[in-house]
Amino acid sequence: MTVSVTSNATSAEAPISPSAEAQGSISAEAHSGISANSSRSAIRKHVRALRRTLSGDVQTAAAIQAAQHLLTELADARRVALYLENDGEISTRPLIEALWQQGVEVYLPVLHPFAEGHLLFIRYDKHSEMRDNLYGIPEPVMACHRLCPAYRLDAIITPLVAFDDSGNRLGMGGGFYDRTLAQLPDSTRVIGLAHDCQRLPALPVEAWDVPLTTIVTPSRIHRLPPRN
Ligand SMILES: Nc1nc2c(c(=O)[nH]1)N(C=O)[C@@H](CNc1ccc(C(=O)N[C@@H](CCC(=O)O)C(=O)O)cc1)CN2
Ligand SMILES: Nc1ncnc2c1ncn2[C@@H]1O[C@H](COP(=O)(O)OP(=O)(O)OP(=O)(O)O)[C@@H](O)[C@H]1O
Repeated sequence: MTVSVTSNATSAEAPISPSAEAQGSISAEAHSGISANSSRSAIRKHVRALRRTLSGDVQTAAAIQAAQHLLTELADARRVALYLENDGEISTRPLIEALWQQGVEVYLPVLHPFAEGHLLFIRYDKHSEMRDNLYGIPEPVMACHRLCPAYRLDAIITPLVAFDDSGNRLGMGGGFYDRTLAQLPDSTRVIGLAHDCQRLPALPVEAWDVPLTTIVTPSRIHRLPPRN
Protein backbone atom coordinates (compact mmCIF):
# COMPACT_ATOMS: atom_id res chain seq x y z
CA MET A 1 0.00 0.00 0.00
CA THR A 2 1.30 3.46 -0.83
CA VAL A 3 0.65 6.06 1.82
CA SER A 4 1.43 9.68 1.21
CA VAL A 5 1.79 12.44 3.75
CA THR A 6 -0.21 15.54 2.96
CA SER A 7 -1.27 18.67 4.75
CA ASN A 8 -4.88 19.17 5.86
CA ALA A 9 -4.34 22.89 5.87
CA THR A 10 -3.53 23.23 2.18
CA SER A 11 -4.07 21.26 -1.02
CA ALA A 12 -3.15 17.58 -1.21
CA GLU A 13 0.12 18.47 -2.95
CA ALA A 14 1.37 20.97 -0.39
CA PRO A 15 4.67 22.39 -1.63
CA ILE A 16 7.57 21.57 0.65
CA SER A 17 10.09 24.36 0.60
CA PRO A 18 13.67 23.28 1.15
CA SER A 19 14.59 26.75 2.37
CA ALA A 20 16.26 27.24 5.71
CA GLU A 21 13.19 29.04 7.01
CA ALA A 22 10.85 26.21 6.04
CA GLN A 23 13.10 23.78 7.88
CA GLY A 24 12.93 25.84 11.06
CA SER A 25 16.70 26.15 10.90
CA ILE A 26 18.40 29.31 11.93
CA SER A 27 21.66 31.18 11.81
CA ALA A 28 24.32 30.59 14.46
CA GLU A 29 23.57 34.03 15.95
CA ALA A 30 20.13 32.84 17.04
CA HIS A 31 21.84 30.65 19.65
CA SER A 32 24.37 33.27 20.69
CA GLY A 33 24.81 33.49 24.45
CA ILE A 34 23.83 29.82 24.84
CA SER A 35 26.47 27.10 25.31
CA ALA A 36 27.15 23.82 27.12
CA ASN A 37 27.98 26.01 30.13
CA SER A 38 24.51 27.56 30.19
CA SER A 39 22.05 26.20 32.74
CA ARG A 40 19.54 23.61 31.60
CA SER A 41 16.70 25.98 32.46
CA ALA A 42 18.27 28.83 30.43
CA ILE A 43 18.62 26.52 27.41
CA ARG A 44 15.01 25.33 27.77
CA LYS A 45 13.73 28.90 27.97
CA HIS A 46 15.77 29.99 24.94
CA VAL A 47 14.89 27.08 22.63
CA ARG A 48 11.24 26.93 23.68
CA ALA A 49 10.87 30.64 22.86
CA LEU A 50 12.65 30.14 19.52
CA ARG A 51 10.43 27.27 18.34
CA ARG A 52 7.30 29.19 19.33
CA THR A 53 8.28 31.90 16.82
CA LEU A 54 8.00 29.51 13.84
CA SER A 55 5.13 30.52 11.54
CA GLY A 56 2.15 28.32 10.80
CA ASP A 57 3.45 27.67 7.27
CA VAL A 58 6.86 26.64 8.57
CA GLN A 59 5.25 24.37 11.16
CA THR A 60 3.03 22.75 8.49
CA ALA A 61 5.95 22.06 6.14
CA ALA A 62 8.10 20.83 9.04
CA ALA A 63 5.46 18.32 10.12
CA ILE A 64 5.15 16.90 6.59
CA GLN A 65 8.91 16.65 6.05
CA ALA A 66 9.45 15.01 9.43
CA ALA A 67 6.62 12.55 8.75
CA GLN A 68 8.23 11.52 5.46
CA HIS A 69 11.54 10.77 7.22
CA LEU A 70 9.81 8.91 10.04
CA LEU A 71 7.68 6.76 7.74
CA THR A 72 10.86 5.31 6.24
CA GLU A 73 12.39 4.79 9.70
CA LEU A 74 9.23 3.07 10.97
CA ALA A 75 8.67 0.81 7.95
CA ASP A 76 8.39 -2.41 10.02
CA ALA A 77 6.88 -0.99 13.21
CA ARG A 78 3.43 -2.18 14.35
CA ARG A 79 3.16 -0.27 17.67
CA VAL A 80 4.50 3.27 17.79
CA ALA A 81 4.38 5.84 20.61
CA LEU A 82 4.18 9.46 19.52
CA TYR A 83 3.11 12.69 21.21
CA LEU A 84 0.64 15.48 20.48
CA GLU A 85 2.43 18.77 19.84
CA ASN A 86 2.63 21.45 22.47
CA ASP A 87 4.60 24.68 22.90
CA GLY A 88 5.94 24.96 19.31
CA GLU A 89 6.95 21.29 18.93
CA ILE A 90 6.71 19.72 15.49
CA SER A 91 3.20 18.43 14.89
CA THR A 92 2.87 14.67 14.59
CA ARG A 93 -0.61 14.85 12.99
CA PRO A 94 0.42 14.04 9.38
CA LEU A 95 2.49 11.10 10.67
CA ILE A 96 -0.34 9.81 12.87
CA GLU A 97 -2.79 9.94 9.93
CA ALA A 98 -0.35 8.03 7.70
CA LEU A 99 0.33 5.40 10.39
CA TRP A 100 -3.40 4.91 10.96
CA GLN A 101 -3.86 4.39 7.21
CA GLN A 102 -1.19 1.69 7.35
CA GLY A 103 -2.93 -0.04 10.28
CA VAL A 104 -0.10 0.78 12.70
CA GLU A 105 -1.18 1.10 16.37
CA VAL A 106 -0.46 4.62 17.65
CA TYR A 107 0.11 5.26 21.38
CA LEU A 108 0.34 8.54 23.30
CA PRO A 109 2.05 9.31 26.61
CA VAL A 110 -0.22 9.71 29.64
CA LEU A 111 1.08 11.02 32.98
CA HIS A 112 0.98 8.10 35.42
CA PRO A 113 -1.87 8.65 37.92
CA PHE A 114 0.14 7.37 40.93
CA ALA A 115 3.83 6.96 40.03
CA GLU A 116 4.99 10.57 39.83
CA GLY A 117 7.35 11.33 36.96
CA HIS A 118 6.41 8.19 35.01
CA LEU A 119 4.50 7.78 31.73
CA LEU A 120 1.97 5.22 30.54
CA PHE A 121 1.32 4.66 26.83
CA ILE A 122 -2.35 4.44 25.79
CA ARG A 123 -3.63 3.49 22.33
CA TYR A 124 -4.92 6.48 20.35
CA ASP A 125 -7.41 6.36 17.47
CA LYS A 126 -9.85 8.79 15.95
CA HIS A 127 -12.55 7.81 18.49
CA SER A 128 -10.33 8.24 21.56
CA GLU A 129 -11.81 10.28 24.39
CA MET A 130 -9.24 12.94 25.26
CA ARG A 131 -8.60 15.00 28.39
CA ASP A 132 -5.97 17.69 29.06
CA ASN A 133 -3.24 16.68 31.51
CA LEU A 134 -1.90 19.05 34.15
CA TYR A 135 0.32 20.75 31.53
CA GLY A 136 -2.66 21.33 29.21
CA ILE A 137 -1.56 18.62 26.75
CA PRO A 138 -4.41 16.39 25.50
CA GLU A 139 -4.04 12.72 26.39
CA PRO A 140 -6.32 9.68 25.89
CA VAL A 141 -8.49 8.85 28.89
CA MET A 142 -6.97 5.97 30.85
CA ALA A 143 -8.31 2.52 29.86
CA CYS A 144 -6.41 -0.59 30.96
CA HIS A 145 -7.19 -2.60 27.82
CA ARG A 146 -5.62 0.16 25.68
CA LEU A 147 -2.39 0.27 27.68
CA CYS A 148 0.88 -0.95 26.11
CA PRO A 149 3.91 -1.49 28.38
CA ALA A 150 6.80 0.55 27.01
CA TYR A 151 8.89 -2.61 26.42
CA ARG A 152 6.26 -3.92 23.97
CA LEU A 153 6.38 -0.81 21.75
CA ASP A 154 8.35 -1.15 18.52
CA ALA A 155 9.31 2.52 18.58
CA ILE A 156 9.03 5.60 20.79
CA ILE A 157 9.22 9.00 19.11
CA THR A 158 10.32 11.38 21.87
CA PRO A 159 9.58 15.06 22.02
CA LEU A 160 12.54 17.14 23.14
CA VAL A 161 13.46 20.75 23.79
CA ALA A 162 17.06 20.56 22.52
CA PHE A 163 19.54 18.00 21.20
CA ASP A 164 23.23 18.21 20.43
CA ASP A 165 25.78 16.86 17.98
CA SER A 166 26.50 13.89 20.28
CA GLY A 167 22.85 12.83 20.55
CA ASN A 168 22.28 14.25 24.02
CA ARG A 169 18.66 15.17 24.68
CA LEU A 170 17.15 17.86 26.90
CA GLY A 171 13.42 17.61 27.62
CA MET A 172 10.80 19.73 29.37
CA GLY A 173 12.34 19.02 32.77
CA GLY A 174 10.02 16.40 34.24
CA GLY A 175 12.33 13.43 33.66
CA PHE A 176 9.35 11.55 32.16
CA TYR A 177 11.16 10.30 29.06
CA ASP A 178 14.46 9.78 30.89
CA ARG A 179 12.69 7.35 33.24
CA THR A 180 10.95 5.58 30.33
CA LEU A 181 14.09 5.26 28.18
CA ALA A 182 16.19 3.99 31.10
CA GLN A 183 14.14 0.76 31.20
CA LEU A 184 13.75 -0.10 27.52
CA PRO A 185 14.97 -3.27 25.81
CA ASP A 186 17.12 -2.95 22.66
CA SER A 187 14.10 -4.06 20.60
CA THR A 188 12.36 -0.69 21.14
CA ARG A 189 13.70 1.92 18.76
CA VAL A 190 13.93 5.44 20.17
CA ILE A 191 13.83 8.38 17.80
CA GLY A 192 13.96 12.05 18.80
CA LEU A 193 11.86 14.51 16.80
CA ALA A 194 12.60 18.22 16.65
CA HIS A 195 12.88 21.32 14.50
CA ASP A 196 16.35 22.02 13.10
CA CYS A 197 16.51 25.13 15.31
CA GLN A 198 16.44 22.87 18.40
CA ARG A 199 19.94 21.56 17.59
CA LEU A 200 22.87 22.94 19.57
CA PRO A 201 26.56 22.00 19.26
CA ALA A 202 26.75 20.74 22.85
CA LEU A 203 24.41 20.44 25.83
CA PRO A 204 25.16 20.06 29.54
CA VAL A 205 24.67 16.39 30.44
CA GLU A 206 23.48 14.70 33.66
CA ALA A 207 24.13 11.10 34.74
CA TRP A 208 20.51 10.05 34.11
CA ASP A 209 20.30 11.45 30.55
CA VAL A 210 19.79 8.75 27.93
CA PRO A 211 21.51 9.70 24.65
CA LEU A 212 19.73 9.22 21.33
CA THR A 213 21.18 7.50 18.25
CA THR A 214 18.52 8.80 15.84
CA ILE A 215 17.00 12.27 15.71
CA VAL A 216 14.69 13.34 12.91
CA THR A 217 14.44 16.98 11.91
CA PRO A 218 12.66 18.35 8.83
CA SER A 219 15.97 18.72 6.95
CA ARG A 220 17.45 15.26 7.70
CA ILE A 221 17.85 12.18 9.83
CA HIS A 222 20.74 12.61 12.31
CA ARG A 223 22.45 9.32 13.16
CA LEU A 224 24.88 8.96 16.06
CA PRO A 225 26.95 5.94 17.06
CA PRO A 226 25.61 4.02 20.09
CA ARG A 227 27.50 4.55 23.38
CA ASN A 228 28.20 1.73 25.80
N1 LIG B 1 3.86 17.07 23.49
C1 LIG B 1 4.45 16.62 24.59
N2 LIG B 1 3.81 15.77 25.38
C2 LIG B 1 4.44 15.31 26.50
C3 LIG B 1 5.74 15.72 26.84
C4 LIG B 1 6.40 16.64 25.97
O1 LIG B 1 7.56 17.05 26.17
N3 LIG B 1 5.72 17.06 24.87
N4 LIG B 1 6.33 15.24 27.98
C5 LIG B 1 7.71 15.15 28.18
O2 LIG B 1 8.17 14.90 29.25
C6 LIG B 1 5.45 14.78 29.04
C7 LIG B 1 4.89 16.01 29.74
N5 LIG B 1 5.97 16.76 30.32
C8 LIG B 1 5.92 18.13 30.52
C9 LIG B 1 6.72 18.68 31.48
C10 LIG B 1 6.66 20.03 31.73
C11 LIG B 1 5.81 20.85 31.00
C12 LIG B 1 5.66 22.28 31.27
O3 LIG B 1 5.05 23.01 30.51
N6 LIG B 1 6.18 22.80 32.35
C13 LIG B 1 5.94 24.18 32.68
C14 LIG B 1 5.81 24.32 34.18
C15 LIG B 1 4.59 23.58 34.63
C16 LIG B 1 4.33 23.65 36.10
O4 LIG B 1 5.16 23.18 36.86
O5 LIG B 1 3.26 24.13 36.45
C17 LIG B 1 7.00 25.04 32.13
O6 LIG B 1 8.15 24.59 32.04
O7 LIG B 1 6.69 26.17 31.73
C18 LIG B 1 5.04 20.28 30.00
C19 LIG B 1 5.10 18.94 29.76
C20 LIG B 1 4.37 13.91 28.46
N7 LIG B 1 3.74 14.51 27.33
N1 LIG C 1 15.94 7.28 35.35
C1 LIG C 1 15.58 8.16 36.31
N2 LIG C 1 15.23 7.73 37.55
C2 LIG C 1 14.88 8.60 38.50
N3 LIG C 1 14.85 9.95 38.34
C3 LIG C 1 15.18 10.43 37.15
C4 LIG C 1 15.56 9.57 36.07
N4 LIG C 1 15.81 10.34 35.00
C5 LIG C 1 15.60 11.61 35.37
N5 LIG C 1 15.23 11.68 36.66
C6 LIG C 1 14.94 12.91 37.43
O1 LIG C 1 14.03 13.71 36.68
C7 LIG C 1 14.32 15.10 36.90
C8 LIG C 1 14.26 15.85 35.59
O2 LIG C 1 15.28 15.38 34.71
P1 LIG C 1 15.67 16.19 33.40
O3 LIG C 1 15.82 17.64 33.73
O4 LIG C 1 16.82 15.53 32.74
O5 LIG C 1 14.36 15.99 32.52
P2 LIG C 1 14.18 16.18 30.96
O6 LIG C 1 15.06 15.27 30.17
O7 LIG C 1 14.32 17.61 30.64
O8 LIG C 1 12.65 15.75 30.81
P3 LIG C 1 11.95 14.57 29.98
O9 LIG C 1 12.80 13.33 30.13
O10 LIG C 1 10.61 14.44 30.61
O11 LIG C 1 11.85 15.01 28.60
C9 LIG C 1 15.68 15.16 37.56
O12 LIG C 1 15.49 15.63 38.87
C10 LIG C 1 16.20 13.75 37.60
O13 LIG C 1 16.82 13.45 38.81
